[in-house]
Amino acid sequence: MTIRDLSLRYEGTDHSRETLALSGVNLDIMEGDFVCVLGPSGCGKSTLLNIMAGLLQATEGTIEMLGEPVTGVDWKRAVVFQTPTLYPWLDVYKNVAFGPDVRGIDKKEAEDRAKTYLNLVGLADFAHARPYELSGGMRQRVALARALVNDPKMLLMDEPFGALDAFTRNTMQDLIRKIWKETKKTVFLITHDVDEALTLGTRIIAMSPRPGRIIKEAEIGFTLQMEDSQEDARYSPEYIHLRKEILQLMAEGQKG
Ligand SMILES: Nc1ncnc2c1ncn2[C@@H]1O[C@H](COP(=O)(O)OP(=O)(O)OP(=O)(O)O)[C@@H](O)[C@H]1O
Repeated sequence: MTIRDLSLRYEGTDHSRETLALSGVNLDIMEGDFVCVLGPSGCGKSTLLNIMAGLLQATEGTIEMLGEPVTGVDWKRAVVFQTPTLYPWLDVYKNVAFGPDVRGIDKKEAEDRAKTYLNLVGLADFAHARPYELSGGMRQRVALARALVNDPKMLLMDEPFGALDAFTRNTMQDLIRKIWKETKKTVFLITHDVDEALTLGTRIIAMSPRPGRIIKEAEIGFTLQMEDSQEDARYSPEYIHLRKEILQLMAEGQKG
């Protein structure tokens, strides 16, 4: 994906002033990248993700994916939000199979795909449960399977683990790392947690306070080095140094 000179201005209404949410954003995302985005609250992270998803149109600038301009939503890009938006009247399996069904994909293939991804997220035994019977983490697993079942090129995730308790969050981080390694999807993930960004991404991006711009980009390899445990990477001097630098940038951003 290639993003050039992107700006977005929210028009004001009778009750609110217009807001310049993003200004002059440039970013190149390669296939297979795992980009983690950090930035102070209100700096435009979700706005950027929504433009990438095709849910919002930029005011200025261009955005292309695989050589084509992004003009609207597309199966090539799947979005996972902080709160999963599942269909409460459908069971887990039908929630996952919904996308391929709507797209008219052959019934057998749709079935196989739904089963594959339910397995991948560890929910094969819950195929016939309803969303209200699941924990928050399990619901987020369904949302992940539902995003992956359409075989998108890019997975856009807006604080996907933000609403989960620390233990579930760790399990979900392990899961997304495994999914990324197995499926080789491009991932763009927004988080407020520096350690989450450093232990998941291949690239970390920090944004300035509004209007959001990219003020720091770093290639990182911690996620590739670790197999089962995040602990070793966290003690490396490179990790400690980068963590400190990003936290300082964030603190300066919060002071405004
Ligand atoms: N629909 C909208 N209309 C007007 N202003 C908006 C709208 N959505 C967001 N904004 C404003 O644009 C700015 C960027 O918002 P955005 O949600 O993209 O930030 P964010 O970095 O994702 O924040 P957070 O980390 O708190 O989720 C904020 O000042 C916000 O108030």
